[in-house]
Amino acid sequence: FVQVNVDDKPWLKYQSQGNKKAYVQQFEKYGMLYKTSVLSKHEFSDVVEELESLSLSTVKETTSSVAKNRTGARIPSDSKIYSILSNENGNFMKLINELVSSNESVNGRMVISDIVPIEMRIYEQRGASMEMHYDDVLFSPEQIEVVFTIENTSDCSTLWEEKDGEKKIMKEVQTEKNSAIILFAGEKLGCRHAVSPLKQGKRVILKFVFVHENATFLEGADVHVKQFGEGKKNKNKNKKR
Ligand SMILES: O=C(O)CCC(=O)C(=O)O
Ligand SMILES: [Fe+2]
Repeated sequence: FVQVNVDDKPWLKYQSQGNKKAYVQQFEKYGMLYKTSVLSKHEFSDVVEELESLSLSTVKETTSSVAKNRTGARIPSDSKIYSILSNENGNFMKLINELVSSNESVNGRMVISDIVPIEMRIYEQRGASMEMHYDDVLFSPEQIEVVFTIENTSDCSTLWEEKDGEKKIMKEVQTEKNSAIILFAGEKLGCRHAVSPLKQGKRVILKFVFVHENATFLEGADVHVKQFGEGKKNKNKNKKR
C-alpha cells in the first residue's frame, strides 16, 4: 500500500516522534486524529486472525446515503475482537482515555458502546466511497467514532476538514493497516470527512464507537445503528450505552 511520506505531511510527524502530547493536542484541537501503530503486534495479529476465521458473509450497505458501493458485516459481540478493543489495559482503551483525559466535558471514562456493534466495512467495488459528512450524533455526550484499518491496498484517500478559526484546511491520508482515525461525531466537536472513490485494490476497516460510561442513547438514534440487517435489535433498549 501507499506509504505516507511524513516529510511531505508535517502534521503527521508526531506519530514517528513518539510525542504523546502532540497527538493528544491534535485531537483536542480538531476533534480528529489519524494515528498509526495503534495496537501491539500481538493484538493486531489476533484481530486479523479472528476476522479471517470468522469468515463473515458480507452484505451491501443500504442505510447510509453518503456511502457508496461498500459492503460489510457485524462483528459478533462475543468475539475476541470485542475483548481486545474493550480491554481496560489494551492499547485501544488506553489511547482513547488518554485523548480525553483533560477534556472537562468528558468527565469520566470512555468505554466501547454495547449498543452500536463493531462493523467490518469493505471498500472493494469500483467507486466505493463516502461523500463529505459528519458522523451522526447517537449519544449524549457525543460518541467518539473509530475507523480502524485492517488492510489497505486501495487508492482510496480519507479526507477531513480541520477548522482553525475561519480557516479550513483539508487533510488527506491513505490509511495504513493498524492505524485509526478517531473523531467525535457531530459538527460541534467533530469534523467533516470523506473517502475518495476506489479505482483499484481493497480496503478493509473496522468501525466502532466509544462512549462516556454514563452516556445516554438518544431517542431515534437507533435508525442509524441497524446497518447490516438483523442483530440484537431490542436487547439493549433500556441500557445506557
Ligand atoms: O473509511 C473511512 O476512512 C471513513 C469511514 C466513515 O467516515 C464512516 O463510515 O462514517
Ligand atoms: Fe464517517
